[in-house]
Amino acid sequence: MTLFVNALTHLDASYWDAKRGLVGASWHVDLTLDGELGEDGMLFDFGEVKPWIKRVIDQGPDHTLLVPTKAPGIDVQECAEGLCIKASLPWPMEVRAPRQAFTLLPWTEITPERLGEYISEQLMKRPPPRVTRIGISLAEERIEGAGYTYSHGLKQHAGNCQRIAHGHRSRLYVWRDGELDEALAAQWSRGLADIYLADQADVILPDDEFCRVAYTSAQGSFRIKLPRERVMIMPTTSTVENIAKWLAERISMLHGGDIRVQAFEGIGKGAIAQASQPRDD
Ligand SMILES: Nc1nc2c(c(=O)[nH]1)N=C([C@H](O)[C@H](O)COP(=O)(O)OP(=O)(O)OP(=O)(O)O)CN2
Repeated sequence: MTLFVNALTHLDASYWDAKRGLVGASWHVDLTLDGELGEDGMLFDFGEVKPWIKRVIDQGPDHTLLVPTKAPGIDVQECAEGLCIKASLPWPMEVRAPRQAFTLLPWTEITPERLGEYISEQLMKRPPPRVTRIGISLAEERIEGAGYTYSHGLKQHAGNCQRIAHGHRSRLYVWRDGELDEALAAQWSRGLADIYLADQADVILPDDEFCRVAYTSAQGSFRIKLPRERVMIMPTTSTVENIAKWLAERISMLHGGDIRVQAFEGIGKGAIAQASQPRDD
């Protein structure tokens, strides 16, 4: 017998990719369980499946930086903060953070297929009674229009969003003077592709070459160093409310008009903000 639960939860993380660099990701999590029915006619109570899987994912790869330790140019060392991850391809990055902020995977690249298998293996270490196989499948949300893939950390968040290099893959909608403007949304989401969003309050010594971000929060000390052009420095912390507001203000400033931005943070949630400037045309 096979039991399935589609869209059981979401996994939000960042991963290092030898071609794209630091990539923000969000995946739907689908589950299948194989095994024998019990006397109650059930393989495993749906009411218990969801919290169990969500707990394992939330305490595991969710909101971490997924590091393919066998990728070219990756170096992993212990350091005062916990772990220091250095990457060199396609561009240099250094992240120092408590161990729990990373998921180290002995692979040359991170793919949703392998990550799904990895989560299945973790779950099979303690399978529920009568369950003989656990299948986890990760899939990106289908985004027909514009989408952006950023990484960030929220210093003031009480939970795992405080980790300095986790990210999201998110929809972006822009309206100008009441009309959905897909070209404007596509233009701005291209600028936010595989970008790091930093709060200017956490940026230390910005120079032409590198941007360094550092803060201490409840889980420990966090630092990240990336090439300046891979970072957008925001005037505030990068909550999705502030991202929507910042985008609306910048878009109206540069293009004019009544701008409404709907920015998602991962799958299915986000914020809406508006800003207005006179049009030139
Ligand atoms: N109002 C806001 N709340 C939160 C924000 C935000 O920008 N505005 N951001 C975060 C974190 O950045 C975090 O990455 C979001 O985490 P997520 O796991 O998606 O949120 P949940 O834990 O609520 O969702 P589940 O997928 O159900 O675990 C947090 N809050």
